Amino acid sequence: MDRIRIVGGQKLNGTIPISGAKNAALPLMIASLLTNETLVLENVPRLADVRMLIRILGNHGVDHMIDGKRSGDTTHAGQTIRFTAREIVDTTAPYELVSRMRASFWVLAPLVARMGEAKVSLPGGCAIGTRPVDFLLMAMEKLGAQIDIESGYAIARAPKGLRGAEIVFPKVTVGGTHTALMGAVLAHGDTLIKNAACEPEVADLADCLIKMGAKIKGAGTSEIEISGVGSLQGAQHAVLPDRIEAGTFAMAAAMAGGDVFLENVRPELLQSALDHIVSAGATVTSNNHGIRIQRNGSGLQPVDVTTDPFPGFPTDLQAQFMALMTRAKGTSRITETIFENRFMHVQELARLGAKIRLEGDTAVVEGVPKLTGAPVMATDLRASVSLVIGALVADGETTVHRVYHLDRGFERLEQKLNGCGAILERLSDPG
Ligand SMILES: CC(=O)N[C@H]1[C@@H](OP(=O)(O)OP(=O)(O)OC[C@H]2O[C@@H](n3ccc(=O)[nH]c3=O)[C@H](O)[C@@H]2O)O[C@H](CO)[C@@H](O)[C@@H]1O
Ligand SMILES: C=C(OP(=O)(O)O)C(=O)O
Repeated sequence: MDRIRIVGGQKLNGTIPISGAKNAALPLMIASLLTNETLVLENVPRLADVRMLIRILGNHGVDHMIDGKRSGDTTHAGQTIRFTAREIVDTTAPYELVSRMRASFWVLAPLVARMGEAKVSLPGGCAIGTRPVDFLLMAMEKLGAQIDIESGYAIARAPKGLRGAEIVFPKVTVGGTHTALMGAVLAHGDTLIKNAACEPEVADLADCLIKMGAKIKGAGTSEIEISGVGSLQGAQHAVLPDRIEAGTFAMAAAMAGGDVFLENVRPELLQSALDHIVSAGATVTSNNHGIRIQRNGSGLQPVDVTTDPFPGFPTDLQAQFMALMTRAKGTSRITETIFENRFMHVQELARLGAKIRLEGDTAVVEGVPKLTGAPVMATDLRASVSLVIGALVADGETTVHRVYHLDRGFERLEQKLNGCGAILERLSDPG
């Protein structure tokens, strides 16, 4: 198992290219199940989750071809991958594959929409709460599927096809909205999704589905209208830039100090996070190519934050912002409203000397004048990178263990930070 050794104390100066978004690439790849023609996706990030989903889709019969890939390929640009689901050979998504990744459960909707049946293991993913799938199953039931849960699998059947319906989500759910969209595009008749997730990754999926021939209005708002069509065709689509990766590096730059340009970022996709970074004392400017984060000399100010669905402050940046606040000159309150157990990083940040106490869904962070390097454990994807942010300013050396969590969602993290003057080194544990 790999670990990362980080020597703290270096400022960050340079340019970091932002990759395609994991959370957009995954549903887009799954959308390839909806057509027997080829879906070409550009700017796909090189991540463990992408490789795992390629295996899951392969099991259903989706062929893939990575453009221009040769042995010894060193290009770091996003990959172009062609997915072709000419024939679905298996409608079961087994436990061994699905249990490792949350998004893999979303194959349920396109499989039922196209094949009239699916059997999908209940999902895994980051351990940040109970993460039920009741809203996703409710959406499929509204679209006319019969759902049974047997031996850890959700079994959905709609032998005569799905039919349009009104789906009202009791709580904003990204995965529920992806599921409803992918079911409704091939359903008979019209669907209205109310209280839909407005996340940019939902709008990106809808944009791609529209290129494939789907009829969708309102994606990116809380009401989405879909008119089902008989079939979808192939299309070409570029995955949108990763706003969470961008926000993470922006917080790393604000923490370490220096001057970093984040290339290929759409600032409007992370405005709330950028506003909080500015309140904390960094300067943020943007142009057509990306955003620049600068902090020189001045200390960090404490800033309260509450996570919310888009356009609010994303839960996927909560841990990173907490790391930043550990060095603020004062006390900040960080409230998590999306997941009930997304504070696993608190005890690990404490190993670096952070002072944080939990009061229900709020972490009270008392800024300290210095952090000190220590061995720490990565517990989930974003928690892991919050430890890296802490380590960037900690005195001495920090070793982050279990970095496979990081590899699920951050492409070339060490290289990108080292390119700006940080000192990170990946080490392989023996055995
Ligand atoms: C691969 C991917 O894109 N993952 C993202 C997605 O996760 P994911 O799609 O799993 O998150 P949801 O938006 O569905 O979850 C939001 C909340 O709704 C609850 N819920 C959800 C579904 C359900 O059937 N029942 C239920 O109670 C969840 O437990 C959570 O409390 O959106 C989250 C919220 O922005 C992000 O943190 C994840 O990074
Ligand atoms: C929680 C996340 O991923 P997943 O939903 O795949 O567990 C994340 O991307 O931060």
